Amino acid sequence: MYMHTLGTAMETSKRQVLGISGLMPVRVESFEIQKKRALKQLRSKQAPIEKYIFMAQLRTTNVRLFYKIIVDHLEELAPVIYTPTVGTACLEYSNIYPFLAGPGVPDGLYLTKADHATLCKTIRQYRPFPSESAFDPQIAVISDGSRILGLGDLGVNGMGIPIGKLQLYVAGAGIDPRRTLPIMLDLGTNNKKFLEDEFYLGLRETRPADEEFYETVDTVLNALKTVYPNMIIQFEDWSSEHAFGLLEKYKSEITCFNDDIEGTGAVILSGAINAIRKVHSESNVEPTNHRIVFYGAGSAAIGVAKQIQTYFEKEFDIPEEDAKKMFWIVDSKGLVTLDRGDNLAQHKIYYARQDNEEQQYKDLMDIVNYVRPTALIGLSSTPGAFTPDVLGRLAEINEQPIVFPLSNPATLAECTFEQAMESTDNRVIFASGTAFPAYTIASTGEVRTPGQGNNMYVFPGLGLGAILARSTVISDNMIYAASKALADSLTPEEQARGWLYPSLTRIRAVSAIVAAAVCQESVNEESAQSEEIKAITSHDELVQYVSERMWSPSQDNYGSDSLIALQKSSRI
Ligand SMILES: NC(=O)C1=CN([C@@H]2O[C@H](COP(=O)(O)OP(=O)(O)OC[C@H]3O[C@@H](n4cnc5c(N)ncnc54)[C@H](OP(=O)(O)O)[C@@H]3O)[C@@H](O)[C@H]2O)C=CC1
Ligand SMILES: CC(=O)C(=O)O
Ligand SMILES: [Mg+2]
Repeated sequence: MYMHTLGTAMETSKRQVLGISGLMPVRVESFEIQKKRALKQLRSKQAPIEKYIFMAQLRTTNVRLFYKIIVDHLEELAPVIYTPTVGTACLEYSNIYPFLAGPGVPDGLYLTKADHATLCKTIRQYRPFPSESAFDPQIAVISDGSRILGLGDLGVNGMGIPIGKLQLYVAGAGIDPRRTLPIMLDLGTNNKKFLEDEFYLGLRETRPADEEFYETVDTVLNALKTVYPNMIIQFEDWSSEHAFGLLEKYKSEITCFNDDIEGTGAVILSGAINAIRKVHSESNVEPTNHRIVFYGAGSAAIGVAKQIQTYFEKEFDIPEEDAKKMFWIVDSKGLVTLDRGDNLAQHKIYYARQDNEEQQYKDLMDIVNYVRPTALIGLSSTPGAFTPDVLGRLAEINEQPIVFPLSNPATLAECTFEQAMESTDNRVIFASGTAFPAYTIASTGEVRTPGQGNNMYVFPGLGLGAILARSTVISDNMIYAASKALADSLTPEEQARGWLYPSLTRIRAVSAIVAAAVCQESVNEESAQSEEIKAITSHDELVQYVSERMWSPSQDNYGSDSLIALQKSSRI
C-alpha cells in the first residue's frame, strides 16, 4: 500500500523495516531523477489524452512525484490535467476509468440517492489512499455532471472535473492532497449516447424531476455536513437551471460557493479591471462609458456580469439601475428582452432589456451594430460565434476592442486568439477560457501572449483563504476581494507587457495574495474564526502566514516515517 508514497526513492533501511526490500529494484533514487524520468516519459507521448492517462496513473503509483511535476511545471501540465485535455478525458471517462483508478486507489467519491445514514456510511468509508487511517478533508468539489465545461450533460464521466479542480487546489494553493475530496453525485444522465453505451459506468436512467433533485441534493449535503462539518464545498459544473437555486439555498447555510457563477465572476472581473484600465490609459475610454455584450446567458455569463456591475457601482459610484444598463445579454434566441414573448428563466430577468422593445435582435452582428459594444464576452459554448466580420466590426467601433471568448474547452471557444488578432488589426485586448498559443505579428515579429481568463486563478486562493480563516461563509465581499487582489497581483514586468493576468508560473504567490485578501475580508466581516488570522495586523504578514501553510511535495515524505514508526512499534 505505502509503496505509492515514495516509490524508488525510499531508502534501503526503510524498505527493510517495512519488509518490502525485494518488491522493487535495488537502486535508491533521488526525487529529481524520478522527476526527470517521468517528465521524459510524459513528453514522449504525443496525444494529450495519453499524457492525461499517464499522469492519472502516476498519481496512483507515486502521488508525491505526480504533484512535484505539476507544481514545478504548471504551465505545461495545466492543459493536461485541466482544460482542454480534461474535456477529452471526461468524454472518454468510462472507457479509461478502469486503467486510472479503482477501489485500491480511488479517483474520488461516487454518491447516489440514498438515505442520510447510508450516505454518511459511504462518505466515512472514503479515503484518498486506503492506507491512510484517518481522513479530514478541508475542501470538496462536487458536481452532478450535468454541464461539464461546454460539453453538456456527461453524467458520471464528469468526474474528471472535480478531480482536476482539486489537483489545481494542490498545485496552485498548496492544499494538502490528502485533505481534498472530489465528489460525483450520480443522478443519472439525459445524454442519450451514454445511456446506450455499453461501457458507460453511471446509473442508466434519466435525471429526476426538480422536486426529487432538490430533495436528493439536500440529503447529500446534510450527510456531508454531518460527517465533515468544517469542510468547504465548491459546486462545479451543475446545469444553470439548478446552479443558481442551489447557491441561493446553501450560501448562508454551509461554507460553500459556486465556481462557475462566483469563481468565474471574480476571475473575469480581474481581467476586465485590467482591460478597462488599459483602454482608459491607452485609448481614453472612460470606465463609465463601457457597453458590454455577453454572448451566452447561463450561470457563467450572469455571474460575470454581476461581478463587473459591482465593480462599476463600488469604484465609480454608478447607481445600480444605471450600472445594470451597461450590459446586454444574448442567449440562443437573441438579445434578452422583457417583451420577447418567451418565458425567461429566472436568472435572465435581471438583465433583460426594456429599452428596445420594437426590435427583436437575433443576429450577433445586428446586436453589435445596435449596441456598439466596447467589450464582447463569450460564455455560450458556440465555437466560431465571433466571426471575422463581427470581430472586424468591433475593431471599427473601438481602437482597442475587448474580446473574451471564454467557453471551454478550446474547441468550443467563440474565436481563437489568432482569429481575433487577424480580424482586429492586432488591436484586440484578449482573454480566453482555455489557453491559446502566442501569436507572432508577421510584419514586426512581435510575439503577443493571450490572457487566460479561467477561474483557476481564483478558486484555489479563495478556498485556501476561507480554510485558513476558518470562515463560516464565503460572502460576496470575500469573492470581490479575491478578484481585486488578483487584478492587482501583476508584477511591473507583467503590466509592462500588457497582460491581463499574472503568469501561471507564479500561481502560488498569486494564490497567497488572493487568499490573504479573502482572509482579511472575512476578518472585516467577522466571519473568520481563526484567532491566529485575526491577530495578524499587516498585509505582508498575512501573505507570509498563508504562504508558509502551503503544502509542498518536496517537503513531504508522504507519511513514510510515521509508517515506519508504526511498523516498529507493532513489532516491539
Ligand atoms: N473561462 C472560465 O473560467 C469559465 C468558462 N465557462 C464556460 O462557459 C460556458 C457556459 O457555461 P454556463 O453558463 O454554465 O452554461 P449554460 O449552458 O448554462 O449557458 C450557455 C448559454 O449560452 C447560450 N447559447 C447557446 N447557444 C447560443 C447561441 N447560438 N447564441 C447565443 N447564445 C447561445 C445559452 O442560451 P439559452 O439560455 O437560450 O439556452 C445559454 O444561455 C461553458 O462553455 C463553460 O465551459 C464556465 C465557467 C468558467
Ligand atoms: C472553467 C470552468 O469552470 C468551466 O468551464 O466550467
Ligand atoms: Mg466549471
